[in-house]
Amino acid sequence: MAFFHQICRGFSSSAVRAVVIKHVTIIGGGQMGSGIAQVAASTGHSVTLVDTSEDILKKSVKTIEGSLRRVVKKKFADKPEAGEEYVQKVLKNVSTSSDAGSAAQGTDLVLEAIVENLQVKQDLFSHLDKLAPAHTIFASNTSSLSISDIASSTSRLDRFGGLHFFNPVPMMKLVEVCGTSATSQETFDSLMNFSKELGKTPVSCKDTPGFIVNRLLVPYILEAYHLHERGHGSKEDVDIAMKLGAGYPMGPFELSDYIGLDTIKFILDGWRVMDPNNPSFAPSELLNKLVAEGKLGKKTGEGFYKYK
Ligand SMILES: CCCCCCCCCCCCC[C@H](O)CC(=O)SCCNC(=O)CCNC(=O)[C@H](O)C(C)(C)COP(=O)(O)OP(=O)(O)OC[C@H]1O[C@@H](n2cnc3c(N)ncnc32)[C@H](O)[C@@H]1OP(=O)(O)O
Ligand SMILES: NC(=O)c1ccc[n+]([C@@H]2O[C@H](COP(=O)([O-])OP(=O)(O)OC[C@H]3O[C@@H](n4cnc5c(N)ncnc54)[C@H](O)[C@@H]3O)[C@@H](O)[C@H]2O)c1
Repeated sequence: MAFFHQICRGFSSSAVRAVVIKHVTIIGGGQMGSGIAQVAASTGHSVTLVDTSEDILKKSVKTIEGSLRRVVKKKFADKPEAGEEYVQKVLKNVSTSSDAGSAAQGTDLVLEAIVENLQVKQDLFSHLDKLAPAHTIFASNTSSLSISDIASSTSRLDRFGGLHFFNPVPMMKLVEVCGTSATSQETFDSLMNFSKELGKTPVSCKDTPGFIVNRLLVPYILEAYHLHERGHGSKEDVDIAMKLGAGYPMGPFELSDYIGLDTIKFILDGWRVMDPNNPSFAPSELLNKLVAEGKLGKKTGEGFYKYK
């Protein structure tokens, strides 16, 4: 069922009207999609989570359940029954589908969190643009691609923006909200309000490579790879140094495994196409080797480190 509500802010005829997002369709049930689904469902939104197969979706729901149990362990430490009730209540807000087209038909927001590949994202949005209601806002959780480039595959440029969450979504408080030159004020406000409803702190950013966080984080991670490849520090020592010397919760290699090495490779390869002469974006043999071997980080049990 579609929930299309509008709120008026201010009293003049030019008052900004934002869509109140009640139902969200999240495409991609991987690390990010399942985390966003969990947080949206926990804050009272109806969620449809979409992926390519029922098997993947079963795993996504299991991940959500596991993460919710970590949350209730703290939140309901003295009341395990109330905790269990909470888990079941939140899970009831999540339905799943392997048919993105039908899941887009009755929703206020389509939020995409699939593979970091421009063509694949454009194909998805172009398809959904023909099926979703007119009021539905589209947003991408891309880490590195241009929101305008993704939006160009649709006819709803005014109702398209970036909503960049951070991993692990249940723990990380930030959302980068990105409007393009074509994004309407109403859409931007809706995305800001939605982020706040999820209990996050939104920051506004421009449609520039890496937005704010990754524009700073990518050179840092790149430099760590190059330093290690030059033989100037072991992975372990680099990670310890950045944790104990700079106060980061994870070192760059641990963080890379946590993010996913395939995602990192997609980002690096894409940035190299944009800026081929930048030595920072030179390929990393080590990264390419690990990805070719299917060692994608924590999610596959091995990346720079082993997790089994
Ligand atoms: C040459 C080639 C170069 C190419 C370079 C390209 C680089 C590209 C890089 C960018 C990639 C894109 C990135 C993306 O767009 C943006 C990001 O998301 S960046 C990642 C941001 N995230 C971080 O930086 C995470 C840092 N880590 C932490 O904050 C913490 O380590 C942690 C993950 C919160 C875990 O905390 P720890 O203390 O380490 O471990 P615990 O397991 O004890 O957890 C603490 C606490 O948190 C609870 N918790 C953890 N995870 C979850 C969860 N998923 N769900 C629910 N709860 C969770 C846990 O229960 C603990 O609670 P407590 O018991 O303490 O009450
Ligand atoms: N991993 C991170 O730390 C992180 C942080 C912020 C943003 N992002 C971005 O979020 C997006 C997803 O990243 P992730 O780490 O969750 O990836 P992931 O590999 O964990 O999950 C991606 C999911 O999308 C599914 N998928 C792929 N194509 C699909 C399609 N056409 N339709 C439906 N489902 C499809 C896959 O089956 C998979 O389950 C990427 O754009 C990434 O850049 C990642």
